[in-house]
Amino acid sequence: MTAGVDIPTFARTQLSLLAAELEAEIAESSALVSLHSPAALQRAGVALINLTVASQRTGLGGRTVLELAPHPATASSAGPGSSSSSSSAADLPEHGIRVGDIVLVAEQPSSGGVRKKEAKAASSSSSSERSGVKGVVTRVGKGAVGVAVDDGSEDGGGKEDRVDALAAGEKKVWIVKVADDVTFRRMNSTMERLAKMEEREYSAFVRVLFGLSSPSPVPADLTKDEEVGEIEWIDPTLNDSQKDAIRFALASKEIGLIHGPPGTGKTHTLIELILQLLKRNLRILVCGPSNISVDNIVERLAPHKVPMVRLGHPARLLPSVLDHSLDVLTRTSEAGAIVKDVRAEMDAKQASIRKTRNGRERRAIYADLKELRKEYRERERKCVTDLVAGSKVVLATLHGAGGFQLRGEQFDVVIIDEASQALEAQCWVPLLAAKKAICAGDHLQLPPTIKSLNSKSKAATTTSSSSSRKGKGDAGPAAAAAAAAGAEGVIQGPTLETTLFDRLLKLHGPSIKRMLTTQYRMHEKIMRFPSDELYEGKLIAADAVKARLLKDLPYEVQDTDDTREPLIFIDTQGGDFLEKNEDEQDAGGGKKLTKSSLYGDSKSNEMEAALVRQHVRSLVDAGVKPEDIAVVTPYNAQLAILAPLKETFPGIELGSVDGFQGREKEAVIVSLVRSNPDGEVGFLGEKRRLNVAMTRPKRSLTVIGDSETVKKGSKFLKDWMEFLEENADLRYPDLTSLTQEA
Ligand SMILES: Nc1ncnc2c1ncn2[C@@H]1O[C@H](COP(=O)(O)OP(=O)(O)OP(=O)(O)O)[C@@H](O)[C@H]1O
Repeated sequence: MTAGVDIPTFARTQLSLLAAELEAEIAESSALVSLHSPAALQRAGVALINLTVASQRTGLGGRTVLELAPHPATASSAGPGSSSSSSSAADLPEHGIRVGDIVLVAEQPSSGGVRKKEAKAASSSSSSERSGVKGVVTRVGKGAVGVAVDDGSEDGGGKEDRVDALAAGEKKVWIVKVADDVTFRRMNSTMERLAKMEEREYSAFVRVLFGLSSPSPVPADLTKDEEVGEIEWIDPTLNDSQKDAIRFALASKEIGLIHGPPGTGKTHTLIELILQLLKRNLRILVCGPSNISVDNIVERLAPHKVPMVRLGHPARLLPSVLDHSLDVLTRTSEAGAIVKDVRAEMDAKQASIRKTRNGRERRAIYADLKELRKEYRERERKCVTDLVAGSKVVLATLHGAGGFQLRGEQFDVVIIDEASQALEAQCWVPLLAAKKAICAGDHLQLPPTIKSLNSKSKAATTTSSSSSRKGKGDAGPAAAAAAAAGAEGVIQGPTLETTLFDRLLKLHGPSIKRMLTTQYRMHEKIMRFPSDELYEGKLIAADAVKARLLKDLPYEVQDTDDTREPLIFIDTQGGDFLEKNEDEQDAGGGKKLTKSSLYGDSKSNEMEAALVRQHVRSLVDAGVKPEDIAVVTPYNAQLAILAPLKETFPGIELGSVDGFQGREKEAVIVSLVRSNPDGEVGFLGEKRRLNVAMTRPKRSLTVIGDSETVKKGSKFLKDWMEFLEENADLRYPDLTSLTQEA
């Protein structure tokens, strides 16, 4: 098909795009930190202030864990009752720090605000710019948080001195969330390796992935193929498209894509594929872009008693998969016992530091500790290498595959789940260890978040530098540019938004993919439009789901106009429900710290919000449980207006479209927000975003929007509006009842 790609050029382009991306990320978080006082940052949920290092110990993986508790000087002024009632340590204030967050622990800046330099340091990667230490939050208690300090192997070292400096003399410290730059470092070193590779080093696999050779042909009818034809299925209930995809994945020699539209059982298929590969005695590395995507697979493999190891920081794994984590296996294995002895000795030494005030003695203890840490690391490394070398299935996040644990390891097959949501450079971290790859994903749903833009797409858009997509944020100019760029919303030319999945499809054409076609989520009527418009009309609703309605839920739900209809369109056309531009300035002229202030301007629509409330109430009155209802909208400002719904109906979920990717609910209400005389639709124009929005529900989809405005946005939007007018239960809002609701 398309001509091959020059690998060094590709890698160098990626390196410059990644550098711009990291810069954008750092600029965003340092702007946040420098604009606001530590107290404001705490209120915004990104920092925790007035702490002190209460103790330190050796945690999982030999990492130093700092226990941070309220600083005594501030704890006593927490208010009446809190200090006098008990002699135990004070409670932490309300805060937004969670287990798994990556944070900087540093001396707290003076109250006036964070100086530029400190802001940069807080958000920067390089150790030379930082005074504190970076780590992962391992525990969040009422009166203390635990932070496991990075082992220092990835930054310049000197970490122990910095920890000791923080712990000395009851300093006032704070923790603040920072950008995860490990991912960038791993992507960079991977791209540097690719750039330096000489042509004779290219494996057949690498050649195919860059189009320097064609993929080995796969026989058309694999059911008759000698090698893969006769498969003993471990799960006999797999549907034909799933079986076909697995046969294809087994038969392909270099690369196979499994295209899984919403609800088609992509993970279900990957589990069977992994089991089949194991039967063939192959060694497999399984990766995904997020910890949760990987844990999901570990959880579903576990009942099959698969011998596997999951790499990754234990604080960031689901508790249910910890037994398979490398850290826990290291402790429980035989070799782990010796490691444990050293650890006990380290803890004893650490405790003794606090008891002595004599400088010389303390220095001697530090020296001993240093030696012990070294020994610990050496022993642990050996233990880890043995464990990994002995594992047939290794699982890690994409960037986790770049850790020391996998250095020099080779795998017969690398499987990447959610490949269409990962940056290509990220995929190459595990791919350099592969002979063959199977990637699963759906390039017709949203690609990964990009904060930077290349110059080409910048020209096509506005000046704001908000992120293109971030679960919690609005989609910004990158997505708008992508939408403007046409064909499936992918920007032409080199951009981080072009995923490996997209690029391979374009390079080798549809013969390298198999699509799963039976979906197990949506009512047939909800599925129709996305299937016809995006999936070549090939989706089939499984019998079990195709006619399910809210009134048939397994608990008592009344049969009403709202519960017997799978598809409802509340059309607000007529110009009475105009959108509002969110103004972030507060009365005093200062900048209000709201989430959306981080992500550029946003839109809201009061009257649409009132319609949402009315519809939710009607569903709940009919008996639908709030936890079975979700409201999704592309705009943060709209989410903010809707937030009180959570108090009225605890359990209901409100989310951005982007943040809801991968999720499903019995009933979903989509508020489109845009209503203006000019037909401006912003990033509603991105059909992958609309696809995500309309494919979340199982039994009921209610769309609320102004068809007149929305129709002008794109052909896809026009087709959708017309489809809804013809096929949905079409309603026009009753203004009188609505004004009461509002
Ligand atoms: N062959 C099958 N027979 C019956 N149910 C199935 C089959 N395959 C998948 N499912 C069901 O479909 C649902 C979605 O499957 P799964 O969780 O594997 O998909 P996913 O990869 O997480 O999501 P998606 O398909 O949306 O990407 C699950 O409830 C699963 O049990």
